[in-house]
Amino acid sequence: MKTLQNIINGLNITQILGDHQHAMIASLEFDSRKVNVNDIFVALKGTQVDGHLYIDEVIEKGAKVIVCEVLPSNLHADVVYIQVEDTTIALGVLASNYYENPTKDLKLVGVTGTNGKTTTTTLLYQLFEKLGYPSVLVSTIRILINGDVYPTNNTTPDIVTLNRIFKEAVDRGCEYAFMEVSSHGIDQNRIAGLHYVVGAFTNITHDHLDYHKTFHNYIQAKKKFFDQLPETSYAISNLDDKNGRVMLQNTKAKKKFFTLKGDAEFKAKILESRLDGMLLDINKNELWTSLIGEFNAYNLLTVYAIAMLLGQDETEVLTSLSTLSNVDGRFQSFRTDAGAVVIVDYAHTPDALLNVINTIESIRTKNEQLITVVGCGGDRDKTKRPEMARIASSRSTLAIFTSDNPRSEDPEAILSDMEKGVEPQFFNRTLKISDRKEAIKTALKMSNKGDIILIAGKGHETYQEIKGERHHFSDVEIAHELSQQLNK
Ligand SMILES: CC(=O)N[C@H]1[C@@H](OP(=O)(O)OP(=O)(O)OC[C@H]2O[C@@H](n3ccc(=O)[nH]c3=O)[C@H](O)[C@@H]2O)O[C@H](CO)[C@@H](O)[C@@H]1O[C@H](C)C(=O)N[C@@H](C)C(=O)N[C@H](CCC(=O)O)C(=O)O
Ligand SMILES: Nc1ncnc2c1ncn2[C@@H]1O[C@H](COP(=O)(O)OP(=O)(O)OP(=O)(O)O)[C@@H](O)[C@H]1O
Ligand SMILES: N[C@H](CCC[C@H](N)C(=O)O)C(=O)O
Ligand SMILES: [Mg+2]
Repeated sequence: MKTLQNIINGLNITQILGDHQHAMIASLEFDSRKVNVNDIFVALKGTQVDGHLYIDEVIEKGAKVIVCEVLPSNLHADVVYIQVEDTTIALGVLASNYYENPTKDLKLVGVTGTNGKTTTTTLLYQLFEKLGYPSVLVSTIRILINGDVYPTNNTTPDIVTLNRIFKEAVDRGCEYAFMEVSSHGIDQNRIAGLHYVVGAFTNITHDHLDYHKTFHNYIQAKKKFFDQLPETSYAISNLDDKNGRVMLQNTKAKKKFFTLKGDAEFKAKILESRLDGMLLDINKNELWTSLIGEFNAYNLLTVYAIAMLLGQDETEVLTSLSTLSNVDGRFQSFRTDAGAVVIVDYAHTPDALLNVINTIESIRTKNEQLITVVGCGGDRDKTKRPEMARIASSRSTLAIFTSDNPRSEDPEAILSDMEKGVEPQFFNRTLKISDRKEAIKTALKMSNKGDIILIAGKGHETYQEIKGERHHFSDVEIAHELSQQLNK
């Protein structure tokens, strides 16, 4: 049990009712379904429902403290009510206090941007572990605390989970923390109250307009992360992105930039590009990496720059960087038994798809086919669909449109949204096979030795969500399994 007084320290309170001096708290919750006796419940106005609707229910379950924006009309004498202006911000303060401000004891780096967050944070984590620092990673794929895996269901988890993870990391001796900061996370204040030493921006392109409505709002959501960084921290941004400067416009943090095309403190050039890796020049040092594609040159440059800002030794960083391997489901490739190359990539935005296809173009010869298997997620930004289909059909020898995670949507409806983007001269280059396994099978059957099969959109995911239900599904597993079957 913890004292309420400690937990509400620093909270911006509008009004407090009840005996708050003596209250003791068992646990901090914002979901009524998890509340138990003596808990503190924070009512959040969500995207689906308003948590204030559950106040009676949690009091019935024994909650002793309610934090809310609007006081309920029926007040209970033995309950403490704390009214605040914004419960999402309040939750940040409460969570930090509850877990004893763990991010003050960590060097926390946050990476935001449309693409490259998972890759950059995972490479940072791998680098710092190699350099001998126990670290923590919070990413779309997994949470890792010094090698131990914890499951996750959001790219940026809620602020209570984040503080709990960081507290455990501190207790286990971690020094560095690397986390993805999604635009949803920023917008919903899931990062409120965290202490960052570095904030990094990868890029911003088309995604999530279902949520943010306009590209302008999407930019502003990302920018809010940099606006909130303290003076003592660094804000580092991509100079080659149209909005790279805008991101840092109002930050109090020390500004830094990286570039592949212009001039900045951190610069890189691709000297050589092959199917098995790239030779890079980073700030006048040569670096061989097994990662490929221009976008990975950006990711590695970002990692190098952050390591320099964090005071690491340049030679050690470069040596370790060159030993890092790719992240699961990001340009993950293997050769089939029939001699074609399968590339599984998490490209689920038009820009990512274009980048991956450009990378493949730069290494494939003219007489090899590129067969792209791609779908678009349901209950997500619909305007991505025709764009991704247009890119896949105009840039591949054959594009097979299939299902990604249809979620609650009709798979056929998603496919017809995609088809609207195909330009008439490319109609004969497309096929529509809604069953993803069948689509992959067809791609494998139609391929010859040396051809490239790109399976885009799901990367590391090990499920497919259809009509709200998740079934086990892995592009990598299925492609391996089918490749063996077809070659028998
Ligand atoms: C649309 C969205 O972003 N939803 C996130 C949000 O939940 P919400 O606001 O929708 O919650 P809600 O259902 O309206 O409920 C409101 C409040 O009432 C509470 N409640 C609700 C029901 C009940 O019976 N009792 C109760 O107390 C809820 O616990 C909540 O506090 O806050 C939750 C806790 O932080 C998130 O887990 C949840 O993410 C959902 C699962 C999700 O799918 N989010 C996606 C869109 C997302 O956030 N993606 C980004 C990555 C995007 C990218 O860059 O690629 C991410 O960071 O994961
Ligand atoms: N720096 C980059 N710039 C553009 N595209 C990239 C970059 N890094 C990776 N990609 C492409 O975007 C895909 C997603 O990469 P990654 O998972 O690192 O991004 P993310 O920002 O974490 O995505 P999410 O928002 O889903 O968490 C990759 O599979 C690759 O195709
Ligand atoms: N973080 C992204 C992941 C998309 C992955 C793709 N496979 C899909 O299901 O749309 C999102 O939630 O929009
Ligand atoms: Mg990610």
